[in-house]
Amino acid sequence: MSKRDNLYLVGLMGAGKTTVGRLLAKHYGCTFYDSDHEIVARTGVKIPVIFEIEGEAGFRKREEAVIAELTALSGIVLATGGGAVLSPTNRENLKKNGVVIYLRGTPEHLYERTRHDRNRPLLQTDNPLARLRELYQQRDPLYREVADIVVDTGRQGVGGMARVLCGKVDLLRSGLPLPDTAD
Ligand SMILES: Nc1ncnc2c1ncn2[C@@H]1O[C@H](COP(=O)(O)OP(=O)(O)OP(=O)(O)O)[C@@H](O)[C@H]1O
Ligand SMILES: O=C(O)C1=C[C@@H](O)[C@@H](O)[C@H](O)C1
Ligand SMILES: [Mg+2]
Repeated sequence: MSKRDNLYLVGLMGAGKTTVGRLLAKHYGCTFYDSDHEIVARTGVKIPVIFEIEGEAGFRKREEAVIAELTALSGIVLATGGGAVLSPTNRENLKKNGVVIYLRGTPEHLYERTRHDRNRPLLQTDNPLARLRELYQQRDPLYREVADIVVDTGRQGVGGMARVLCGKVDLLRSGLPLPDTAD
């Protein structure tokens, strides 16, 4: 299996990994996977319930197992959970087995996209924007560490984002250097 056969999306909550990932999979005729959805399908409960019963540590163990399995597949687009890069094992699996795309968003943009959703336990605090700023500080270096492509998601909607990414992926797959990794 070549790294170029798979596309993996990383980034904070609300960056668009799931939404844009589906569009990329459709465009390339690949199977789409989402590590969060896979965990929910296997446990039969929503993510906040897993956090409640097993804590974040329990969720991370499940996430690591699922990502190990999914990164062994070929010809897929994988949207990862926002915290997947916290695990060195996940970072290794992602870097080794696919083209990794970091969808970067500012905490302010991400806050706007996630504020009405109750399905992200880490944002159920009095000040979700402050939490997103903290997570951004911690994780931005980790997303960059694994990424082959970095794009800013603020300027365009999901369709435009997918089109920009297809252009970059095609260049990378053709062996040409990317003119600019932070769009
Ligand atoms: N580039 C974008 N422009 C405008 N809205 C966007 C963009 N990307 C995503 N959104 C919207 O933001 C919301 C969150 O997107 P999505 O669920 O795809 O994020 P995610 O990265 O998968 O988050 P999580 O890590 O929590 O799974 C959705 O309503 C989606 O339509
Ligand atoms: O950023 C995170 O740590 C998370 C993001 C979501 O995708 C889920 O994986 C879960 O809510 C944790
Ligand atoms: Mg998602």
